[in-house]
Amino acid sequence: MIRFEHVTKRYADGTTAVDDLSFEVAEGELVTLVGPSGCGKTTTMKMVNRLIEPTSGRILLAGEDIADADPVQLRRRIGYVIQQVGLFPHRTVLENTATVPQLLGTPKARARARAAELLELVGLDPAVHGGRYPEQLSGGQRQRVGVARALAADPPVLLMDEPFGAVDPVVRERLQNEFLALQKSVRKTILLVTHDLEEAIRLGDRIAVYGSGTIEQFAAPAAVLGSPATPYVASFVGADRGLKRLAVTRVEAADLEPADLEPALDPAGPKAPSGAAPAATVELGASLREALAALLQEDSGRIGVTDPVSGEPAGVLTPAGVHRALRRARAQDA
Ligand SMILES: Nc1ncnc2c1ncn2[C@@H]1O[C@H](COP(=O)(O)OP(=O)(O)OP(=O)(O)O)[C@@H](O)[C@H]1O
Repeated sequence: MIRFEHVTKRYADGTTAVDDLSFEVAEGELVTLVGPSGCGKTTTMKMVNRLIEPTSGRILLAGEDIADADPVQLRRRIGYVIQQVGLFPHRTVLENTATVPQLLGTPKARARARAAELLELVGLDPAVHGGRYPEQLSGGQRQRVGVARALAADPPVLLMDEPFGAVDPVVRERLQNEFLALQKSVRKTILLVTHDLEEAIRLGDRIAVYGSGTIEQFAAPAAVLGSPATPYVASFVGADRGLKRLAVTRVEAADLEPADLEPALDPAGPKAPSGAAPAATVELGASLREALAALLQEDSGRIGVTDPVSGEPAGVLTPAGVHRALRRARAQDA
Protein backbone atom coordinates (compact mmCIF):
# COMPACT_ATOMS: atom_id res chain seq x y z
CA MET A 1 0.00 0.00 0.00
CA ILE A 2 2.86 2.39 0.91
CA ARG A 3 6.18 1.55 -0.66
CA PHE A 4 9.49 3.38 -0.18
CA GLU A 5 12.08 2.76 -2.88
CA HIS A 6 15.61 3.98 -2.12
CA VAL A 7 14.35 7.20 -0.61
CA THR A 8 16.91 9.78 0.55
CA LYS A 9 16.22 13.19 2.07
CA ARG A 10 19.04 15.68 2.35
CA TYR A 11 18.12 19.10 3.78
CA ALA A 12 19.54 22.34 2.36
CA ASP A 13 22.16 22.54 5.12
CA GLY A 14 23.55 19.15 4.10
CA THR A 15 21.89 17.08 6.88
CA THR A 16 20.99 13.63 5.56
CA ALA A 17 17.82 12.93 7.54
CA VAL A 18 16.88 9.73 5.68
CA ASP A 19 19.37 7.65 3.75
CA ASP A 20 18.39 5.18 1.01
CA LEU A 21 15.27 3.90 2.73
CA SER A 22 13.31 0.98 1.23
CA PHE A 23 10.35 -0.70 2.92
CA GLU A 24 6.72 -1.52 2.35
CA VAL A 25 3.58 -1.23 4.48
CA ALA A 26 0.85 -3.69 3.51
CA GLU A 27 -2.81 -2.72 3.21
CA GLY A 28 -4.44 -2.69 6.65
CA GLU A 29 -1.08 -2.96 8.39
CA LEU A 30 0.03 -0.77 11.28
CA VAL A 31 3.76 -0.07 11.15
CA THR A 32 5.43 1.85 13.97
CA LEU A 33 8.57 3.89 13.33
CA VAL A 34 10.66 4.03 16.49
CA GLY A 35 14.06 5.45 17.31
CA PRO A 36 15.87 8.23 19.16
CA SER A 37 15.27 11.91 18.55
CA GLY A 38 16.55 13.17 15.23
CA CYS A 39 16.85 9.77 13.53
CA GLY A 40 14.53 10.71 10.64
CA LYS A 41 11.12 9.32 11.66
CA THR A 42 9.12 12.49 11.11
CA THR A 43 10.92 13.23 7.85
CA THR A 44 9.97 9.74 6.63
CA MET A 45 6.34 10.27 7.49
CA LYS A 46 6.02 13.78 6.04
CA MET A 47 7.35 12.56 2.72
CA VAL A 48 4.25 10.33 2.40
CA ASN A 49 1.83 13.28 2.29
CA ARG A 50 4.37 15.49 0.52
CA LEU A 51 4.86 17.98 3.33
CA ILE A 52 8.52 17.17 2.57
CA GLU A 53 9.82 16.15 -0.86
CA PRO A 54 12.49 13.44 -1.11
CA THR A 55 15.89 14.31 -2.60
CA SER A 56 15.95 10.99 -4.47
CA GLY A 57 14.07 7.73 -4.68
CA ARG A 58 10.31 7.33 -4.92
CA ILE A 59 7.29 6.58 -2.79
CA LEU A 60 4.34 4.63 -4.15
CA LEU A 61 0.84 4.76 -2.70
CA ALA A 62 -1.36 1.91 -3.92
CA GLY A 63 1.11 1.44 -6.78
CA GLU A 64 1.11 5.11 -7.85
CA ASP A 65 4.18 7.34 -7.61
CA ILE A 66 3.06 10.12 -5.25
CA ALA A 67 5.34 12.59 -7.07
CA ASP A 68 2.77 12.45 -9.91
CA ALA A 69 -0.19 13.10 -7.60
CA ASP A 70 -1.72 16.47 -6.86
CA PRO A 71 -0.68 17.16 -3.22
CA VAL A 72 -4.16 18.34 -2.22
CA GLN A 73 -5.84 15.27 -3.73
CA LEU A 74 -3.15 13.10 -2.14
CA ARG A 75 -3.77 14.50 1.35
CA ARG A 76 -7.48 13.74 1.05
CA ARG A 77 -6.55 10.07 0.93
CA ILE A 78 -4.24 10.36 3.92
CA GLY A 79 -5.39 11.20 7.45
CA TYR A 80 -2.81 12.99 9.59
CA VAL A 81 -2.74 12.96 13.39
CA ILE A 82 -0.13 14.95 15.27
CA GLN A 83 0.72 15.29 18.93
CA GLN A 84 -0.43 18.91 19.25
CA VAL A 85 -3.77 17.84 17.85
CA GLY A 86 -4.36 21.19 16.10
CA LEU A 87 -8.10 21.47 16.72
CA PHE A 88 -9.82 24.71 15.75
CA PRO A 89 -10.27 26.51 19.09
CA HIS A 90 -13.45 28.34 18.13
CA ARG A 91 -15.28 25.32 16.80
CA THR A 92 -17.01 22.71 18.94
CA VAL A 93 -15.77 19.14 19.11
CA LEU A 94 -18.54 18.03 16.75
CA GLU A 95 -17.76 20.82 14.28
CA ASN A 96 -14.05 20.04 14.43
CA THR A 97 -14.73 16.38 13.65
CA ALA A 98 -17.12 17.19 10.80
CA THR A 99 -14.86 19.82 9.19
CA VAL A 100 -13.06 17.74 6.58
CA PRO A 101 -16.09 15.80 5.25
CA GLN A 102 -17.96 19.11 4.93
CA LEU A 103 -15.05 20.64 3.04
CA LEU A 104 -15.21 17.62 0.76
CA GLY A 105 -18.87 18.33 0.04
CA THR A 106 -20.71 16.02 2.46
CA PRO A 107 -24.00 17.73 3.44
CA LYS A 108 -23.78 19.27 6.90
CA ALA A 109 -26.36 17.00 8.57
CA ARG A 110 -24.73 13.83 7.25
CA ALA A 111 -21.21 15.03 8.16
CA ARG A 112 -22.37 15.78 11.70
CA ALA A 113 -24.16 12.47 12.11
CA ARG A 114 -21.00 10.68 11.01
CA ALA A 115 -18.89 12.87 13.33
CA ALA A 116 -21.11 11.89 16.25
CA GLU A 117 -20.64 8.20 15.38
CA LEU A 118 -16.87 8.64 15.25
CA LEU A 119 -16.78 10.46 18.58
CA GLU A 120 -18.61 7.55 20.08
CA LEU A 121 -16.18 5.16 18.45
CA VAL A 122 -13.20 6.88 20.13
CA GLY A 123 -14.96 6.81 23.49
CA LEU A 124 -16.46 10.30 23.70
CA ASP A 125 -20.16 10.86 24.25
CA PRO A 126 -21.31 13.23 21.48
CA ALA A 127 -24.19 14.45 23.68
CA VAL A 128 -21.75 15.38 26.45
CA HIS A 129 -18.57 16.36 24.62
CA GLY A 130 -19.79 17.23 21.13
CA GLY A 131 -20.85 20.75 22.06
CA ARG A 132 -17.71 21.60 24.01
CA TYR A 133 -14.78 23.63 22.76
CA PRO A 134 -11.30 22.07 22.68
CA GLU A 135 -10.12 24.01 25.74
CA GLN A 136 -12.95 22.40 27.74
CA LEU A 137 -11.45 18.92 27.20
CA SER A 138 -8.61 17.05 28.91
CA GLY A 139 -5.44 16.33 26.92
CA GLY A 140 -6.49 12.69 26.40
CA GLN A 141 -9.93 13.73 25.19
CA ARG A 142 -8.42 16.20 22.73
CA GLN A 143 -6.25 13.43 21.33
CA ARG A 144 -9.31 11.25 20.87
CA VAL A 145 -10.95 14.07 18.92
CA GLY A 146 -7.78 14.27 16.79
CA VAL A 147 -8.13 10.57 15.95
CA ALA A 148 -11.88 10.92 15.25
CA ARG A 149 -11.24 13.89 12.98
CA ALA A 150 -8.57 12.01 11.04
CA LEU A 151 -10.99 9.11 10.54
CA ALA A 152 -13.89 11.38 9.53
CA ALA A 153 -12.91 11.62 5.86
CA ASP A 154 -12.48 7.80 5.91
CA PRO A 155 -8.99 7.89 4.35
CA PRO A 156 -7.41 4.52 3.52
CA VAL A 157 -4.09 5.68 5.02
CA LEU A 158 -3.33 7.31 8.36
CA LEU A 159 -0.09 9.01 9.37
CA MET A 160 0.25 9.44 13.12
CA ASP A 161 3.12 11.40 14.67
CA GLU A 162 3.35 10.76 18.42
CA PRO A 163 -0.48 10.72 18.53
CA PHE A 164 -0.62 9.76 22.22
CA GLY A 165 2.43 11.77 23.25
CA ALA A 166 0.82 14.58 25.20
CA VAL A 167 -0.85 12.52 27.93
CA ASP A 168 0.25 10.77 31.11
CA PRO A 169 1.24 7.07 30.98
CA VAL A 170 -2.04 5.70 32.38
CA VAL A 171 -4.27 7.61 29.95
CA ARG A 172 -1.79 6.80 27.21
CA GLU A 173 -2.12 3.07 27.73
CA ARG A 174 -5.90 3.34 27.72
CA LEU A 175 -5.86 5.36 24.50
CA GLN A 176 -3.51 2.84 22.93
CA ASN A 177 -5.80 -0.06 23.83
CA GLU A 178 -8.87 1.74 22.54
CA PHE A 179 -7.04 2.67 19.39
CA LEU A 180 -6.04 -0.97 18.80
CA ALA A 181 -9.64 -2.08 19.21
CA LEU A 182 -10.71 0.64 16.78
CA GLN A 183 -8.05 -0.38 14.26
CA LYS A 184 -9.41 -3.94 14.37
CA SER A 185 -12.69 -2.66 12.96
CA VAL A 186 -11.48 0.08 10.59
CA ARG A 187 -8.29 -1.65 9.33
CA LYS A 188 -6.51 1.43 8.01
CA THR A 189 -2.99 1.34 6.63
CA ILE A 190 -1.07 3.22 9.31
CA LEU A 191 2.41 4.64 9.79
CA LEU A 192 2.84 5.69 13.42
CA VAL A 193 5.89 7.54 14.71
CA THR A 194 6.92 7.20 18.34
CA HIS A 195 10.11 7.46 20.35
CA ASP A 196 8.61 5.08 22.92
CA LEU A 197 9.60 1.48 22.34
CA GLU A 198 6.78 0.13 24.56
CA GLU A 199 4.27 1.98 22.39
CA ALA A 200 5.90 0.72 19.20
CA ILE A 201 5.71 -2.85 20.50
CA ARG A 202 2.16 -2.63 21.75
CA LEU A 203 0.72 -1.07 18.61
CA GLY A 204 2.80 -2.26 15.67
CA ASP A 205 2.07 -5.24 13.45
CA ARG A 206 5.66 -4.54 12.45
CA ILE A 207 8.23 -2.12 13.82
CA ALA A 208 10.86 -0.16 11.92
CA VAL A 209 13.72 0.49 14.34
CA TYR A 210 15.63 3.55 13.16
CA GLY A 211 19.33 4.13 13.60
CA SER A 212 20.52 7.37 12.10
CA GLY A 213 18.53 7.95 8.92
CA THR A 214 18.33 4.24 8.17
CA ILE A 215 16.18 1.33 9.35
CA GLU A 216 18.24 -1.14 11.38
CA GLN A 217 15.48 -3.72 11.63
CA PHE A 218 12.00 -4.01 10.14
CA ALA A 219 10.14 -6.92 11.71
CA ALA A 220 7.30 -8.04 13.98
CA PRO A 221 7.65 -6.90 17.60
CA ALA A 222 8.40 -10.41 18.87
CA ALA A 223 11.23 -10.79 16.33
CA VAL A 224 12.74 -7.41 17.23
CA LEU A 225 12.73 -8.38 20.90
CA GLY A 226 13.69 -12.00 20.34
CA SER A 227 16.33 -11.64 17.67
CA PRO A 228 17.66 -8.09 17.42
CA ALA A 229 19.24 -7.76 13.98
CA THR A 230 22.19 -5.62 15.06
CA PRO A 231 24.02 -4.71 18.29
CA TYR A 232 22.42 -1.26 17.96
CA VAL A 233 18.90 -2.75 18.02
CA ALA A 234 19.87 -5.02 20.94
CA SER A 235 20.99 -2.01 22.97
CA PHE A 236 17.96 0.03 21.90
CA VAL A 237 15.49 -2.64 23.00
CA GLY A 238 17.51 -2.98 26.19
CA ALA A 239 18.30 -5.55 28.82
CA ASP A 240 14.67 -5.86 29.90
CA ARG A 241 13.52 -7.19 26.57
CA GLY A 242 12.52 -10.42 28.33
CA LEU A 243 9.85 -8.41 30.14
CA LYS A 244 8.82 -6.54 27.01
CA ARG A 245 8.44 -9.87 25.29
CA LEU A 246 5.62 -10.72 27.65
CA ALA A 247 3.60 -7.95 26.04
CA VAL A 248 3.81 -9.45 22.57
CA THR A 249 3.48 -13.15 23.37
CA ARG A 250 -0.09 -14.46 23.48
CA VAL A 251 -1.63 -17.19 25.60
CA GLU A 252 -2.49 -20.18 23.38
CA ALA A 253 -4.45 -23.34 24.06
CA ALA A 254 -1.23 -25.41 24.00
CA ASP A 255 0.01 -23.51 27.07
CA LEU A 256 -2.88 -24.60 29.26
CA GLU A 257 -3.65 -27.46 31.64
CA PRO A 258 -7.12 -29.01 31.37
CA ALA A 259 -9.65 -26.95 33.31
CA ASP A 260 -11.46 -29.91 34.84
CA LEU A 261 -8.44 -31.79 36.21
CA GLU A 262 -8.46 -30.48 39.77
CA PRO A 263 -12.18 -30.03 40.32
CA ALA A 264 -12.58 -33.68 39.32
CA LEU A 265 -10.11 -34.69 42.04
CA ASP A 266 -11.94 -32.56 44.52
CA PRO A 267 -14.72 -34.61 46.09
CA ALA A 268 -16.75 -31.46 46.77
CA GLY A 269 -16.89 -30.73 43.04
CA PRO A 270 -16.05 -27.66 41.05
CA LYS A 271 -18.23 -25.30 43.05
CA ALA A 272 -16.49 -26.15 46.33
CA PRO A 273 -15.27 -23.16 48.35
CA SER A 274 -11.81 -24.82 48.34
CA GLY A 275 -10.74 -22.42 45.61
CA ALA A 276 -10.10 -25.25 43.16
CA ALA A 277 -11.56 -23.20 40.31
CA PRO A 278 -9.36 -20.11 39.91
CA ALA A 279 -11.15 -16.81 40.45
CA ALA A 280 -9.08 -14.75 38.05
CA THR A 281 -9.43 -15.37 34.34
CA VAL A 282 -8.00 -14.04 31.11
CA GLU A 283 -9.04 -14.82 27.55
CA LEU A 284 -7.16 -16.98 25.09
CA GLY A 285 -5.05 -14.57 23.05
CA ALA A 286 -4.39 -12.28 26.02
CA SER A 287 -0.80 -11.09 26.34
CA LEU A 288 1.46 -13.01 28.69
CA ARG A 289 1.97 -9.75 30.55
CA GLU A 290 -1.73 -9.53 31.32
CA ALA A 291 -1.81 -13.22 32.24
CA LEU A 292 1.25 -12.93 34.47
CA ALA A 293 -0.20 -9.88 36.25
CA ALA A 294 -3.37 -11.91 36.99
CA LEU A 295 -1.29 -14.92 38.03
CA LEU A 296 0.72 -12.85 40.52
CA GLN A 297 -2.53 -11.86 42.25
CA GLU A 298 -3.64 -15.48 42.64
CA ASP A 299 -2.34 -17.33 45.70
CA SER A 300 -3.24 -20.62 44.03
CA GLY A 301 -0.66 -19.97 41.31
CA ARG A 302 -3.19 -20.67 38.55
CA ILE A 303 -5.70 -18.67 36.59
CA GLY A 304 -8.60 -19.66 34.39
CA VAL A 305 -8.46 -19.04 30.67
CA THR A 306 -11.67 -18.65 28.67
CA ASP A 307 -12.42 -18.88 24.98
CA PRO A 308 -13.29 -15.35 23.82
CA VAL A 309 -15.74 -16.63 21.22
CA SER A 310 -17.78 -19.14 23.21
CA GLY A 311 -17.04 -17.69 26.66
CA GLU A 312 -16.43 -21.28 27.83
CA PRO A 313 -13.42 -22.22 30.01
CA ALA A 314 -10.48 -23.26 27.80
CA GLY A 315 -8.15 -24.41 30.56
CA VAL A 316 -5.91 -23.27 33.37
CA LEU A 317 -2.65 -21.34 33.12
CA THR A 318 0.16 -21.94 35.60
CA PRO A 319 3.74 -20.56 35.75
CA ALA A 320 4.84 -23.66 33.81
CA GLY A 321 2.41 -22.64 31.05
CA VAL A 322 3.96 -19.17 30.94
CA HIS A 323 7.38 -20.79 30.43
CA ARG A 324 5.94 -23.00 27.71
CA ALA A 325 4.57 -19.94 25.91
CA LEU A 326 7.91 -18.13 26.14
CA ARG A 327 9.80 -21.18 24.84
CA ARG A 328 7.37 -21.42 21.93
CA ALA A 329 7.82 -17.72 21.13
CA ARG A 330 11.62 -18.07 21.22
CA ALA A 331 11.47 -21.12 18.95
CA GLN A 332 9.28 -19.25 16.46
CA ASP A 333 11.80 -16.39 16.29
CA ALA A 334 14.79 -18.65 15.84
N1 LIG B 1 14.13 21.60 7.81
C1 LIG B 1 15.25 20.99 8.22
N2 LIG B 1 16.47 21.46 7.86
C2 LIG B 1 17.60 20.84 8.25
N3 LIG B 1 17.64 19.74 9.00
C3 LIG B 1 16.46 19.22 9.40
C4 LIG B 1 15.20 19.81 9.04
N4 LIG B 1 14.20 19.07 9.57
C5 LIG B 1 14.81 18.06 10.24
N5 LIG B 1 16.17 18.15 10.14
C6 LIG B 1 17.17 17.22 10.70
O1 LIG B 1 16.95 15.96 10.13
C7 LIG B 1 17.17 14.93 11.08
C8 LIG B 1 15.92 14.09 11.20
O2 LIG B 1 14.85 14.86 11.72
P1 LIG B 1 13.41 14.25 12.02
O3 LIG B 1 12.54 15.37 12.49
O4 LIG B 1 12.97 13.47 10.86
O5 LIG B 1 13.74 13.27 13.22
P2 LIG B 1 12.80 12.48 14.23
O6 LIG B 1 13.32 11.11 14.29
O7 LIG B 1 11.39 12.65 13.86
O8 LIG B 1 13.08 13.23 15.60
P3 LIG B 1 12.12 13.55 16.87
O9 LIG B 1 11.82 12.24 17.51
O10 LIG B 1 13.01 14.42 17.71
O11 LIG B 1 10.93 14.26 16.32
C9 LIG B 1 17.57 15.65 12.37
O12 LIG B 1 18.98 15.66 12.44
C10 LIG B 1 17.01 17.04 12.19
O13 LIG B 1 17.80 17.98 12.91
